[in-house]
Amino acid sequence: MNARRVLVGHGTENDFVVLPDPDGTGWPEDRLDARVVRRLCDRRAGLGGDGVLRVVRSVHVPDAPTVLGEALGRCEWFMDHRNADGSTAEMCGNGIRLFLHVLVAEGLVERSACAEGLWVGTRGGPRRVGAAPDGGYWVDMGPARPFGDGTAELDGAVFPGRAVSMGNPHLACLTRVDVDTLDLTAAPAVDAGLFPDGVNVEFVNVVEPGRHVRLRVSERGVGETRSCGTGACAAAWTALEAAGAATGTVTVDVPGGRLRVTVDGRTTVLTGPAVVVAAGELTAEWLAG
Ligand SMILES: N[C@@H](CCC[C@H](N)C(=O)O)C(=O)O
Repeated sequence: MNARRVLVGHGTENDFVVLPDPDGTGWPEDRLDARVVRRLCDRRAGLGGDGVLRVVRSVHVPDAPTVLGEALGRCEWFMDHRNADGSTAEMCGNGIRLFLHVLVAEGLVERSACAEGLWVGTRGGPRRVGAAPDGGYWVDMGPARPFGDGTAELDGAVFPGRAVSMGNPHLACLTRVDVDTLDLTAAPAVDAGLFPDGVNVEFVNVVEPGRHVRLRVSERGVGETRSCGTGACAAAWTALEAAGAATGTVTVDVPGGRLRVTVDGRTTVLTGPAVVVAAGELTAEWLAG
């Protein structure tokens, strides 16, 4: 295989290997298999990341018609996301902001054309993502969908939480235990009946009821990460509910920075930064490995 263009970047330090593949010829699905994803995300033998984002036009993604339906026509681009273990996820809130930033940085989309937002296809359906005036990006994530109550067990301690779908599954556990004291080296134990496809677990301290939280997260398919955009949305919704509010804007502090989540009667909007750290080539030598 010839050398291939690659970027690395992050959103609040949730970091990704990004593969520009506009015409779907560089990384067809059979080439970007779970083994290759794991190698790319390996922090010693690869580039390192919490996941991979393939930047591809929707027409080149075999399952895009199924996951996008009638929205296929308005989603020129598709965020083909993989977790570091090679699994796919329906949605990635930090990744989709980085995705748009890469489209702009690679000259595939004009930043000035992004103020109103453009539709991007994901396995969780279409999402509108746009450039914010402060240089960051916003994404309309759709409504939070609660689907029950669960618990996360960590080192013998049980944390009750709310099961919330943001396209992908979350268990948001509000707790008075200082999240900085938790050991998230191993994934928390959860109820497999409630989460048959696994779950991302957020441990959340309320700083100011309904307005400000801080969290740490253990992600499905990755382990502890320094941020999770969908997790921030699930945590914000749960914090608002606990405060007796159905709407509001919540500041969400994560180990890798700060996100803002606005919940209204219709949807959830996530705002935060996206950074391209480096761009270059995967060598033919590494690709042959
Ligand atoms: N870090 C992401 C979520 C990535 C997917 C997640 N690990 C899953 O399997 O659902 C985000 O910023 O939302």
